Amino acid sequence: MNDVSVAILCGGRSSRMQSEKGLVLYNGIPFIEHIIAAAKELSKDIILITNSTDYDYLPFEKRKDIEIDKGPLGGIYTALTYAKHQNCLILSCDIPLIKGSLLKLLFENENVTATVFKDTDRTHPLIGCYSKKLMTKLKVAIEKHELKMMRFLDSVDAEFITIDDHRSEQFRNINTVTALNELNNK
Ligand SMILES: Nc1nc2c(ncn2[C@@H]2O[C@H](COP(=O)(O)OP(=O)(O)OP(=O)(O)O)[C@@H](O)[C@H]2O)c(=O)[nH]1
Ligand SMILES: [Mg+2]
Repeated sequence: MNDVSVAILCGGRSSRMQSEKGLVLYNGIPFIEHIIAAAKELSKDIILITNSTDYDYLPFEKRKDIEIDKGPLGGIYTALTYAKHQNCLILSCDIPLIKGSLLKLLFENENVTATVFKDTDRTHPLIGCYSKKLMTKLKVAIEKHELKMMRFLDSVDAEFITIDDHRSEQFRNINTVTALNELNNK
């Protein structure tokens, strides 16, 4: 596996959670720290894409969105701009169950421009490896305000890796207080 960067997207509005999503607790530890633990298994180049000072306590590089209010697609553009390596693993900040061992599967085929996970229900564009080769297309999408990730992936030569139901529990995406309570009380 070649060296990769990892960027964790910590922007957006957290309107459904109503508090900074990356900092809510799972097992008493902020989501972001669970995700960093998984990221550390893959890379030393870890960047948080955030417009907030709430993550300042963490000893990792932080970058603000270059194009503001452009959603995750805009966050990926910023991530690829600052990533030290050609390929960058993009992770959302609301997937506290994710593990490094599963993420390594995204890097088995090194020459693709985008590789993202799927499970039997849906695709997970924010758990994927993206190449700097996509920067021009991302910039064009931002300029046209075409911000839907699925549409973007359809327009590039993306590869999809399907994960079985047992392991896809790691993709569990926590957007609301109800989902957070279910996660912590199980
Ligand atoms: N850097 C960056 N990340 C973003 C942006 N919008 C969303 N994200 C991240 O993308 C991931 C998925 O975000 P969503 O759950 O779809 O949206 P959200 O805006 O955080 O939350 P809602 O307001 O509840 O939809 C999370 O990791 C967010 O932090 C953005 O404009 N910039
Ligand atoms: Mg979400």
